[in-house]
Amino acid sequence: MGRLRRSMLYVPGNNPGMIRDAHIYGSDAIMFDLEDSVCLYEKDAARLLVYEALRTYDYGRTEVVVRVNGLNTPYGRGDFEAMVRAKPDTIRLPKTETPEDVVEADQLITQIEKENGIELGTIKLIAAVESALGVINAYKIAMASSRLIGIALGAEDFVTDLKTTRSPDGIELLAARSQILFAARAAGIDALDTVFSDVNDEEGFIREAKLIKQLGFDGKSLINPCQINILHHIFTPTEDEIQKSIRVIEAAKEAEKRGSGVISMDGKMVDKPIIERAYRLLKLADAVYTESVEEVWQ
Ligand SMILES: CC(C)(COP(=O)(O)OP(=O)(O)OC[C@H]1O[C@@H](n2cnc3c(N)ncnc32)[C@H](O)[C@@H]1OP(=O)(O)O)[C@@H](O)C(=O)NCCC(=O)NCCSC(=O)C[C@@](O)(CC(=O)O)C(=O)O
Ligand SMILES: [Mg+2]
Repeated sequence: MGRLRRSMLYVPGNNPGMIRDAHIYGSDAIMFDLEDSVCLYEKDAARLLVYEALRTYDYGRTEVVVRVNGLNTPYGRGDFEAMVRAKPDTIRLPKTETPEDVVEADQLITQIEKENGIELGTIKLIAAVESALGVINAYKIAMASSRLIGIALGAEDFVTDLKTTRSPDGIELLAARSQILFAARAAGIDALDTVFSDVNDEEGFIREAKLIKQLGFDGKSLINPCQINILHHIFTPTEDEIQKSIRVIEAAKEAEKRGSGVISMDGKMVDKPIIERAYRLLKLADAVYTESVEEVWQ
């Protein structure tokens, strides 16, 4: 199983206190932001702060992502020049609308890696889709670079582009979330959901996190540490789910021994996709509990 990306905590790039301790909250990834959480007159300071932080601090197992300004802004190129040299794990490209946006970023990263003796392909990419055009192009975007490890939704910008607002049940996002999921699964990369902006609305956050888990997302961008454990709980397989998956796999192994293609458990037919889901759940549980699930059901 690749990296867990259940939680990706946005950290404003111009806030030294938040930058230093960001990984202690236990999110799977931290995302230093040089874009929309940083005002225009602090863009240079944020770039320098994040550059120095990446070269100073050890963020351990936490994936380090930097959201740069787009290459169509006065800050984009400078962000890439600094951040590729600072070597985060991943760069997040905001407001991606076309596959050409991704190719341009990929080529610039390759050029800077070459100039600095960094192994080609070191820096990975996440493409954030935040407009109608971006959603329409989602699959082409997801396929546009081998550096891509994920495609994400940016709902605040997206609903503005749609001329609507965000609602508690997220009906306005369903088509975009589905498109992004289809693109991610077809391209074999992660599907990452957008932020939930009301830090004090725990119920609303839980509702949205359960919805995106049911849709099939791999994880969600967060804006506050208080959201991390709630999200992890929702994205962690329950004991019942683990035990049921173990029984499915045992039934499959039994049927294989009998040379039978038909597997039944509790009187219900168990077919290939169900077995695949059982293995995937155990791998997720394994990654989360960092125990060897193999020992549990062998
Ligand atoms: C919302 C608030 C101001 C509340 O502050 P408060 O101070 O009231 O929070 P408290 O809970 O009191 O903090 C308790 C302790 O946690 C520390 N702490 C808080 N937040 C922390 C954090 N994020 N990272 C590390 N540490 C943190 C804090 O320093 C304190 O530490 P300490 O003092 O030591 O106890 C704060 O969270 C915050 O700024 N969030 C980030 C907002 C942000 O980045 N927005 C841009 C990205 S979205 C976007 O652009 C839209 C998008 O693009 C998205 C997409 O693409 O998906 C689209 O289009 O949709
Ligand atoms: Mg945005």
